[in-house]
Amino acid sequence: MILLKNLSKTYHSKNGKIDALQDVSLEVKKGEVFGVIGYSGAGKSTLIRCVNLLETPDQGEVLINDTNLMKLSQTKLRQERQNIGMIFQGFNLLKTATVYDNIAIPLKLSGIPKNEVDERVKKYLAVVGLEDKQQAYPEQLSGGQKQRVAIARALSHEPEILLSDEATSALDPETTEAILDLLLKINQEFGITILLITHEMHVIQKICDQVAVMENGQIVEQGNVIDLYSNPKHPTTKKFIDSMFTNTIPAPVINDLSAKGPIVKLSFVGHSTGKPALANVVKKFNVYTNILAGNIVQLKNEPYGRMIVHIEGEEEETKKAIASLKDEGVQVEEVSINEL
Ligand SMILES: Nc1ncnc2c1ncn2[C@@H]1O[C@H](COP(=O)(O)OP(=O)(O)OP(=O)(O)O)[C@@H](O)[C@H]1O
Repeated sequence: MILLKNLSKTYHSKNGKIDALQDVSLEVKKGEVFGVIGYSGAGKSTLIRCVNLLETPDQGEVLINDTNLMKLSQTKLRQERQNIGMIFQGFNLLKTATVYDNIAIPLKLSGIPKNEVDERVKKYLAVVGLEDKQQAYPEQLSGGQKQRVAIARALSHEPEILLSDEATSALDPETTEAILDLLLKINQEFGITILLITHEMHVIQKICDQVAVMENGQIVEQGNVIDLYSNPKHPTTKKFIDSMFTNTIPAPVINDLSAKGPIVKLSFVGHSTGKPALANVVKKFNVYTNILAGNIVQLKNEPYGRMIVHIEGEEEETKKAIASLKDEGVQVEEVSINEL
């Protein structure tokens, strides 16, 4: 439904040229939550702004439901944009208008009859839980409430697609959770496809089905979130995922243990895989296992866990234990002191 084909964009400034997008392609299917993650300057904003042509790519194609937006007249493009809502880090509310008018004015401007405007404002303020704030002004609202108004405004045009440009970056952790829950609810209840950009792995982890990792204007890796967690290939992807798992094992402990058997990193998807598999190898082989660090994070659909484990025993036995763990679907990687 969103298909970006070979997009390139170069900015020219006094200091030279910047290739903000270099041959970027991605596909977001109907009903998905797709996240694009990258560090500052990676090209995320440029990319998301190309989807509704707030930014015009130098090369490539932007297709929404098979319509090539770059071939449309201004009038047709304006109509197509009604189908693409957008929310921003800075909320972009009209300061001098009430919450009600912030939603009603754009609806009136797009030609919707007055009684339907009223219905939609009330309906979508209820969806975001702000029925009682109709007459408030933005400055009387918290950051989270402002973002809820912006979300209600985007939804009031009843779009198929919602673009989220770092929508939670200015919010505290608790409010971030609440807004992410709201985005998930919108995706599930209204079937709205969401494309978001973020620099926080937590956002990807919590609500996304698919993820693309951007660096220097390029997508360096993309895929299903669970697959990327289980088997990240690019160093930047690894860095983002590692940031969710802190391993602070003192070096002397590692040195001491390494002499008595391998230290391994176990990764597993699902609730039950990790600990039972470990218990089994202790039963089956002549080894002891010692969990040095462990963490399970909740991805959108499934938990994903990582443990750092010392396997103590004779070489033959520890090898068999590792093979058995692999047989049970646990990913096993031997780690050295430098990698912890
Ligand atoms: N209008 C512009 N003129 C010149 N350079 C620009 C312009 N917009 C973006 N850039 C440059 O293009 C590159 C990509 O910027 P972009 O904002 O897309 O990245 P980003 O990943 O969204 O980063 P951030 O999270 O910091 O916004 C950066 O080097 C940025 O400085």
